[in-house]
Amino acid sequence: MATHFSPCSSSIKHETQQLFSRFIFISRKCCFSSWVSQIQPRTHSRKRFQLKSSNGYPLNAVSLHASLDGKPLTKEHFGPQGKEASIPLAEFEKIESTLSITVVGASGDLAKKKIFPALFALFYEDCLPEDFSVFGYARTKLTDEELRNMISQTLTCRIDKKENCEDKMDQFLKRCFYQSGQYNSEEHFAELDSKLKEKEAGKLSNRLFYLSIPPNIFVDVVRCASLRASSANGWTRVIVEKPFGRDAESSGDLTRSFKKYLTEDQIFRIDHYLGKELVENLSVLRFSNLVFEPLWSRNYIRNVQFIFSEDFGTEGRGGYFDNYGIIRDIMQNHLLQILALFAMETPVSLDAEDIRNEKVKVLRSMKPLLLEDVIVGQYKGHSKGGKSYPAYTDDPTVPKGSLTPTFAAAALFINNARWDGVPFLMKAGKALHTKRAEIRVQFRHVPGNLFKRNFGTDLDKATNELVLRVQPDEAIYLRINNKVPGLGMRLDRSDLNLLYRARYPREIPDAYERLLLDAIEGERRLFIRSDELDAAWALFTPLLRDLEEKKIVPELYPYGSRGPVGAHYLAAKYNVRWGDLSGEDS
Ligand SMILES: NC(=O)C1=CN([C@@H]2O[C@H](COP(=O)(O)OP(=O)(O)OC[C@H]3O[C@@H](n4cnc5c(N)ncnc54)[C@H](OP(=O)(O)O)[C@@H]3O)[C@@H](O)[C@H]2O)C=CC1
Ligand SMILES: O=C1O[C@H](COP(=O)(O)O)[C@@H](O)[C@H](O)[C@H]1O
Repeated sequence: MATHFSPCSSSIKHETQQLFSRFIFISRKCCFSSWVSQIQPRTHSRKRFQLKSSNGYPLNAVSLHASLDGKPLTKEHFGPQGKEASIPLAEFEKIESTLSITVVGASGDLAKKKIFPALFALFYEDCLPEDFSVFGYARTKLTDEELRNMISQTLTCRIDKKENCEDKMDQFLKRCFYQSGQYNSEEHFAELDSKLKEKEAGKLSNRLFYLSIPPNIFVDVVRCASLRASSANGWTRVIVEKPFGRDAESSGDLTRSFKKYLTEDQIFRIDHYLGKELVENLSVLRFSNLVFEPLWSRNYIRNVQFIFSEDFGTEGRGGYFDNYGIIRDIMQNHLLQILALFAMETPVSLDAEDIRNEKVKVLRSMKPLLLEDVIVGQYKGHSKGGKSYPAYTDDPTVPKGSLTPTFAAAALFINNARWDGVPFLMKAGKALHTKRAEIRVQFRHVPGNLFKRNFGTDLDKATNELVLRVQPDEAIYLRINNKVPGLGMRLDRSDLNLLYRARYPREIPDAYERLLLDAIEGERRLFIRSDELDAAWALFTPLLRDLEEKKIVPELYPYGSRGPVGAHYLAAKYNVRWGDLSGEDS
């Protein structure tokens, strides 16, 4: 059967046709199974392909049966390093397959805000297999039509600018179905199963379940849905939302319960910050630029800051939030994951296991987190410009007198040769003056700086800073010192600025798009492995226990402010100033 490539994006067509006109590469994880669930033209490339037979019939990557002479692929088919195989395209035979994606908790906030729009975006970009269906599952009683209306409302506000959108949306909605049911009812999940089977019509069927529900019902769902057995021939994978547990013990319990019903390779623990464009770029920036990698250590870096702030409170999510607080909501997962990526040693390769091995090493090298290196805060009501903003405890779902922190700052240290003594500061807060997430790297002073006197008494003003602005308005900029043009010798601080909207004036995919696609393709690099999770909880659990047992009272800060002043004292203890050292945008 003659075959040719048709990449998802036409802009890469020529390049890819040249590169891959004869072979496709298959990642190692596929080689011991007869079903190839993932075909990557190049490891970790964002380029995706559809294969077409000579009569133009599309073969989706997820629907190919790889065999040589009818036998499954084995180690021998893989290259000298056992990592990649080059298989002549002619060896692939087409089989028909389906993909179903079930969003459990389909009536919820995350499903509406992120998951359905991300699925639509993938469909719009032709990144989903030819034959797919989307199922919503929740207790709320809805018809298929009502689910479609709900989804279309969330989509219309995002897609006005796209071509053929209405058309694509109609096509997408026709593939969306709903099943209502309890989360602990085997019978209701059996009804869902029958609907899935009806759509699968006996083809090779791959199933993805997204648990977009509160964590206390995760186990019920994996038990009742019999996920291990739910797809006879294809794969079944489960994306699990955070928080995965409340502490080391509950997370361990959850992991053990999951293992009764799922194998580790079925579980995709999501941390959507790992799917953000700038976070993906962190490793590229560091490992593919000679100007950065040599500087990436205690020798040149004074401190690193991971900052998350939101300009809205927990309104509407108080019930969930009060049980978790900002440390479990943001620090233990999003910020810690970024820190691990930032600080890890060079991985052996870009394979998921190699990267995650290095991240775990960082997490396990961290100094225990002490109460004295943490400050917590909670927002209080505030009036500004005739408008009044509520206190955290004004939310009727939050118990009066709650001590749950809505803000926290912490100083962390990594006990290894590269980072010994370097403060890694984290700051996360709700109801602050701005919405922003960024990584800031402050470098050491230039020894014997010839221009010292031009900076006055404050040498910090001469510090180079590298900033990765994760959101909003993605950017990477390096603050340098330069001479102001003219006859005198006046110095200035300027930014070498890679502003994404200027350099890449196209839409940046949402993190959930990237992660959903990765889960469909079986790419695990951006998902959390169970030992990573254990190490993250081991770091934060003693601190969380201390805060709760000692009933530490959070410092109050006004809604819309810059947060508690205690955060500045904490930073000052390690000779650090938050944010921009010139004070322009801290
Ligand atoms: N919302 C967000 O921005 C983010 C959420 N997450 C995580 O994603 C998951 C889903 O979040 P979100 O959509 O906000 O959650 P919701 O509170 O909106 O819950 C999702 C659905 O679960 C069902 N549900 C809610 N509470 C219960 C309960 N106590 N018992 C049984 N069913 C319940 C409801 O559906 P029904 O009543 O119809 O059954 C609800 O529509 C959570 O684990 C959350 O931590 C992670 C990152 C961001
Ligand atoms: O996981 C969470 O993240 C959101 C912030 O996500 P973002 O992509 O909008 O930055 C946060 O609001 C929520 O509390 C938390 O659970």
